[in-house]
Amino acid sequence: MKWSEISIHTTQEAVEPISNILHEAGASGVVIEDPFDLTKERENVFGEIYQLNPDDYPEEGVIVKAYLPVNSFLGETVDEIKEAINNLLLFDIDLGHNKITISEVNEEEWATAWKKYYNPVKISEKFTIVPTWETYEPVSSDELIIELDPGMAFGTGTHPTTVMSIQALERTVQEGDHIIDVGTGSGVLSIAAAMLGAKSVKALDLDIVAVESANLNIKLNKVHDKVTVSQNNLLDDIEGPVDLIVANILAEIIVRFTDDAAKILKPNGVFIVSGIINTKKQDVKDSLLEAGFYIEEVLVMEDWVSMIARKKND
Ligand SMILES: C[S@@+](CC[C@H](N)C(=O)[O-])C[C@H]1O[C@@H](n2cnc3c(N)ncnc32)[C@H](O)[C@@H]1O
Repeated sequence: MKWSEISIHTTQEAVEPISNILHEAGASGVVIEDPFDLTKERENVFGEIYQLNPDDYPEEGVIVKAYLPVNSFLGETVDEIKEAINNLLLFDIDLGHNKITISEVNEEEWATAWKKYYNPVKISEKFTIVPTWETYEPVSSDELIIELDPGMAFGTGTHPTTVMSIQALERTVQEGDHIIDVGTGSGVLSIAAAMLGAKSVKALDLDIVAVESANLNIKLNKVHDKVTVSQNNLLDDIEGPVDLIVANILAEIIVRFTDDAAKILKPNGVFIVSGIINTKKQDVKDSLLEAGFYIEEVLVMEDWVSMIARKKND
């Protein structure tokens, strides 16, 4: 099958919403070429080995690439993608160059194009993410390994918003907790929560592709006795009480369900929110405070912010 590569030169702020748009348009395997990856501090901290070629990276901004099958709908799909990206301006998202180019690649190139960027990565004190096609020998006996095949769902587990969510889970999950993961994507946060000792995890996503991908990864990591996946819009019709909710979704979406989260959390329950671009931090904070939470900790990585909020004990 012939594949078309769509390449978008944009900003770091726009990477996540553009990746979502590409996934929704049916793209397989989004590749992110961010020059920041070449000098990332955590390379030294965790000592993992990257094989990145500086020639693949732009001097400034970020390039997001995705692969679409060449069929009779390709023209319309590309137009829809362009329109959806331009609409991000309405949410004050800086698109930078916003230069979009299309080129054709064959299946063989496509298969390796995105996988070559995806190596085992130690993302926190306890967790290492390992793509399913890689063999990996644990460095220490207490290392927790998540095997992941992101397929068409977000994400590879290494995006700053995911990394901070996992770090926050590491600090807050208690043995026996009941947990909800809103916007589970590849299921990575639910898997991490189960491995950290949760008794039950409800993984929710609006996108059926994500539900399928999460189901696969949850079985791969043998946590299917604890994690159930359902297609659901945010927390609609979900009943509590639960000990912890984690949501790695854009700020604009988080503020829509802070009240629902407060309703189904136990007193002192934890709400981990991620996916917040720095400029939207205050909006999310205000919404959390208004819903009856206090902010216990703020995590920052690149332009992204995550918060650990706790429900007040009335
Ligand atoms: C940024 S991804 C996070 C994926 C994963 N949890 C992670 O941390 O890597 C956000 C996910 O939220 C899902 N999502 C977006 N809007 C949603 C909604 N209204 N209800 C449920 N899920 C939603 C998307 O389909 C996507 O899988």
